[in-house]
This record gives sequence, C-alpha cells and structure tokens, in this order.
Amino acid sequence: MVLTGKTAVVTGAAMGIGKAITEILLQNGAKVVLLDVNETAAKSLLEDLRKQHGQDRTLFLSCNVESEEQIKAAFQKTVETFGGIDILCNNAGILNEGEWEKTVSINLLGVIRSTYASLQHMNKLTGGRGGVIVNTASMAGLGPLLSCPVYTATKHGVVGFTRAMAAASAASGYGIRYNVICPSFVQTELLDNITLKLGQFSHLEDATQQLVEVLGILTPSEVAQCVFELVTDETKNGEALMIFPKGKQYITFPSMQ
Ligand SMILES: NC(=O)C1=CN([C@@H]2O[C@H](COP(=O)(O)OP(=O)(O)OC[C@H]3O[C@@H](n4cnc5c(N)ncnc54)[C@H](O)[C@@H]3O)[C@@H](O)[C@H]2O)C=CC1
Ligand SMILES: CC/C=C\C[C@H](O)C(=O)/C=C/C=C/C=C\C=C\[C@@H](O)C/C=C\CCC(=O)O
Repeated sequence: MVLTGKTAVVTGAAMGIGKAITEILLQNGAKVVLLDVNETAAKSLLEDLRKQHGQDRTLFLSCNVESEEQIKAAFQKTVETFGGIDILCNNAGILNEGEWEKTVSINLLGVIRSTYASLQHMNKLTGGRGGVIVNTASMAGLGPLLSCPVYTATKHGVVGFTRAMAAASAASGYGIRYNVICPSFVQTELLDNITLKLGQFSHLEDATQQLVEVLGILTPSEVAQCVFELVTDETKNGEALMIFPKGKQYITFPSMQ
C-alpha cells in the first residue's frame, strides 16, 4: 500500500506509540486523524505536526474509545473531511489493574467498538475502499504478565479478535486486512508509576522489572516502524508481530488443520 493520498485514523494518538505511529504515517504521505481523550497533549502535537506537514493533512477529534457514539461520530467526521478511511490503528490502551473493568473497556472493548464501527466505512461490500487495520496488543497478548492478569487478558483478546477478523474478512471479501503488534516494554508514560497501576499485584513488580532488564526497552519509533510494515505490506493479513529490542518475529500459531 502506497500511503500518499490515504487517510489513517489513530486512536491514542496524542502520546507514546500512537504519536510515533501518527508521525511515520504522515512522513510517508498519509493524512492522519488523531483520536484521543488527552486534548492538551493532542492539540500541542497537532500544532507541531501542522508546522511540519501543512495545515490540511491532520485533524484532531476528542474521542473516548469507551464510547461507541464518540467513535462513530469521529469516523463520520473523518469521512466528511477526507473522503474515507483506508487505515485504522487501534492503539489506545491503559494499564490499571485496580480499575480492571476500565482496562477491559478501553483495551479490548475499545478495539472491538472501533473495528466494528469502521466496517461501514472501509468494507468494500458496503461501498468502502478496503484497507488495513493494525491493532496494538502486547507481548502480554502472547504470554502471561503475572503482575497484570487483566491487562494480559485484554491483550490476549486483542490478538484473538484481530486474527478472527482477518479470517472473516478474507472469507467475506471485505477487502480489509487485520494485523496486530505485540511489543515488549516501550518507553512511554504507560510505564510511569507502575506500582500504582498494578493494584493488588504490586508486590510482583520486581518480577516484571526483571523482565525489563532481560528484554530491554523499545522506543515508540521502533514500534511504529513495525506498524508501517504491516500497513504497507499487502501480503500481511492475520499476522501477529512480536517486537522486542533484539528484533521482531512473526508468531506462528497452532494450526487447526
Ligand atoms: N508502553 C509499553 O510498554 C507497551 C504498550 N503497549 C500498548 O501500546 C498502546 C499505547 O500505549 P503507550 O503509548 O505505551 O501509552 P501512553 O500512555 O503513552 O499513550 C496512550 C494514549 O492513549 C490515550 N488514551 C487512553 N485512554 C483512552 C481512551 N479511553 N480513549 C482514547 N484514547 C485514550 C492516552 O491519552 C494516550 O495518549 C496501549 O494499547 C498499550 O497497552 C503494548 C506493549 C508495550
Ligand atoms: C507490568 C506491565 C508492564 C508494562 C505493560 C506494557 O504495556 C506491556 O504490554 C509490556 C509487555 C511486555 C512483555 C514482556 C514479556 C512477556 C513475557 C511472557 O509473558 C511471555 C510472552 C510471550 C511469549 C511469546 C513466545 O515466546 O512464544
């Protein structure tokens, strides 16, 4: 996929990995709609992006992925502004084992809400142009992080949902590819104040810290480069890409056949 002239929507775009995804998509010619709840950070980023890429290739819309209504309104505004949606990066996510229902609502249900809402605009069977969706899971979507069981569950859900949507799309002729990234630790604000975010499992922080020391820490740009690969390589559908500082690996799952 050539990105020039394409329209991308990125959730959780104001900071961290979402910001890096937004930047690499703009650098490669796409128009990008930034969705986030952090208006201050988003508007500051938008000002910088417009200085670099011009006034007409970006749009910020305040959108909480816990709200189907806000997601649908954001997608409608995107289509009205840029004519359609070609790329969707469901990236918004939190880590909060104390508020685990909120974690589920954002990390898993938010991805489902956004994916389903995008169908009417992207599905070739309903007048869409097709395209690609890349969801942000985690290595915790492939194996357990003992200090955050609910976060782990949400990310396992994102991996499974993405792979099922990829199969459904291929079988139905939607013309949409679905892929998922599974990064290890990334230097973002999500990692700040981790003890508080682990809630009743904060006594297990040291075990996670040991994982960090073994695996190292990625930069958001390294993760965004992998998203760019999954967006542009039109052979990729149903892929889970594990990303860590020493490299990356496409996961092979047990085959039912
Ligand atoms: N930082 C890490 O070590 C890793 C992060 N991830 C995942 O990467 C994604 C991005 O996280 P980071 O960039 O690390 O965190 P971050 O905290 O830097 O950025 C998350 C962004 O999502 C936004 N957001 C939060 N709740 C939202 C909601 N309800 N609706 C819309 N936007 C919302 C925040 O305002 C923020 O801009 C998350 O899904 C996270 O689970 C995956 C693996 C590793
Ligand atoms: C306390 C949580 C800290 C950060 C959360 C962050 O957002 C995140 O998602 C970081 C994940 C890092 C995970 C790193 C390693 C995970 C190891 C095990 O759970 C096994 C995982 C995958 C095995 C895959 C395989 O080898 O087949």
